[in-house]
Amino acid sequence: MRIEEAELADVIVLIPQPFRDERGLFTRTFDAETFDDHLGRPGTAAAFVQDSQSRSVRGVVRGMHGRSGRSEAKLVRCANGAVHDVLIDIRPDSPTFGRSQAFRLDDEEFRHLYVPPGFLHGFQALTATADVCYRIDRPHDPAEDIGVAYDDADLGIDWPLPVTAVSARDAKAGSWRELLTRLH
Ligand SMILES: Cc1cn([C@H]2C[C@H](O)[C@@H](COP(=O)(O)OP(=O)(O)O[C@H]3O[C@@H](C)C(=O)[C@@H](O)[C@H]3O)O2)c(=O)[nH]c1=O
Repeated sequence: MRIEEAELADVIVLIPQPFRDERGLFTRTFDAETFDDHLGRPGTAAAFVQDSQSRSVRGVVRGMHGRSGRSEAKLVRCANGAVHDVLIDIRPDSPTFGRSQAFRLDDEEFRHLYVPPGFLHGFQALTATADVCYRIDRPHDPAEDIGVAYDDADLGIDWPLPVTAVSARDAKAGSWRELLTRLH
């Protein structure tokens, strides 16, 4: 498993090496020792306490979601299909504050993102169905959900496909400007 630094500070991309043969493939999707060694923080991998999976149909957008308080660290990968995944750094002290970066996550390369606390995250499903798997380092608490509209004009996220569906929560999410007033 290789590890690359993303453009956004502290985000890393874990890149596995799938083994393919006539049966299909085998891939390690995560290696705690490699991950902890890269971060230089033993025990970080062991902190992931909840694993979740969502399935989305083509064109669906989920996002942009974050978490208030201590926020949460997240590992994100696409186990089936492909998604256009977007991160926004909302840490006021970060050198990449306010910047976004997009990644293709799919079931060919199995790129796996490590997203530290303090980011907004969202994605669009690019295939008939796309399964996204998450691991988070704190139990989910809906009271700490924060969000920004996926189509916020100031963010200007370039979703590759027409948006076919979003959740009721995402449809009424606030603006990036509104969130900025709460971050400073
Ligand atoms: C996110 C989450 C939701 N749920 C529940 C709440 C709700 O009843 C149902 C569906 O939740 P949502 O509509 O919020 O799911 P969704 O819109 O897919 O939310 C996810 O979006 C992506 C972009 C992320 O980054 C994730 O962290 C998460 O916020 O699942 C959990 O039990 N645990 C969780 O960790």
